[in-house]
Amino acid sequence: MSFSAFPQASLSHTLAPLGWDDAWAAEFTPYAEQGLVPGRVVRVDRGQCDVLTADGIVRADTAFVTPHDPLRVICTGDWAAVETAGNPRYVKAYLPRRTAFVRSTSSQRSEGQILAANVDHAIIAVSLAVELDLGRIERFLALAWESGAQPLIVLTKADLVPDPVTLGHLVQDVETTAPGVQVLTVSSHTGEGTDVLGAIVADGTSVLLGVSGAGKSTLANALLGTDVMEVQATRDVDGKGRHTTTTRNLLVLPGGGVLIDTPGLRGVGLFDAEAGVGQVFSEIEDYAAQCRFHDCAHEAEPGCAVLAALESGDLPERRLESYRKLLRENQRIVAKTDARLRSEIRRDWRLKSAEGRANYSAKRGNRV
Ligand SMILES: Nc1nc2c(ncn2[C@@H]2O[C@H](COP(=O)(O)OP(=O)(O)OP(=O)(O)O)[C@@H](O)[C@H]2O)c(=O)[nH]1
Ligand SMILES: [Zn+2]
Repeated sequence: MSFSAFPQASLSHTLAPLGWDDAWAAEFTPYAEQGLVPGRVVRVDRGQCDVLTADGIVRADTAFVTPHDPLRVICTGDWAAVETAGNPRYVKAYLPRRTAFVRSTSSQRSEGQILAANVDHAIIAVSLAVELDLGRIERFLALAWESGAQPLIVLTKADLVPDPVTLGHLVQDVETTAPGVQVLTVSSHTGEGTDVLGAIVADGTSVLLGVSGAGKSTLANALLGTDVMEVQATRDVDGKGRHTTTTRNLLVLPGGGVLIDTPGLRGVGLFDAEAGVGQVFSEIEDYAAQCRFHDCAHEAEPGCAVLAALESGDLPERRLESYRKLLRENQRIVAKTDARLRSEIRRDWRLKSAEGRANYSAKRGNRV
């Protein structure tokens, strides 16, 4: 199928519910000129991905968009340029990401793993059925801020906390842990708060984050309502029958907006998220700006505004400890990553110099 089958106007019309806008269209122009078709990546698995195009789901090979650097591997939420002629179909490129949600895979290997791209709202689901783990919320928040998306905390299963005073305290605890972040309480069972959340997610792309059991799937179903528009239900253009998949990743919501569902994340390791950590603890950074010494370590320095806030009780000790812990963790990851990058650069350099030598010999008519 050639690209000319999609006039620009109708293309925009069909892709708009997926988040397509004039800026994406402008960036796509060179690909359109090559006859490539735009679509949003719904899921990626084992060398292939599902791309939702104006003409439905296209299964395409990801060989061209799976580089060595794991952060540049195509992922859910990317806008792909698909070559639809030929078998297999290929994703030839994807558009530069506006935001990217990255975590480190494990503390041993310190590789970044990209979870979702082009996300506007990072919704952190936290269950009210278990004791609040503020440290974990801070960790999720750091990743969310670092991604470039706007974080939002959703306290789920509010029906399990019937006492409004208790609920108020819990919300307050979370609010002081999350400066600049909206905190919502919802119950998928009673429907409380889901309309407010629905209005937020109706605009742009949202990703649902949280540990297993936080209530993400239930919440996703509540947002989907009865009018389920699962991407799997989209017309099959391959003509090979609809492939069954166990996970759904990117959903178009009936009330507008796109929702990316992630599996329960047991551990979210930070990955080069210093700015994100700073945003989570913005009040500490504000105090630090008032310390007498600009390189104050807030340990025992005279004129330290952070220690003064600790002393006065304005800054909870838990908060400062958590801040330090996350910064330390981040520094460890960054140090390891730099070492890895450095060795990669060295390897590239060796390859290039070998190539250079080969070219030089070839020019001189020598055998390599
Ligand atoms: N009381 C109450 N229970 C809820 C609510 N939402 C979810 N649950 C229950 O919480 C449990 C976990 O919910 P899920 O939606 O599966 O949690 P999840 O975050 O998707 O978990 P993973 O799929 O493992 O990541 C289920 O037993 C739900 O029935 C709620 O609003 N109120
Ligand atoms: Zn200080």
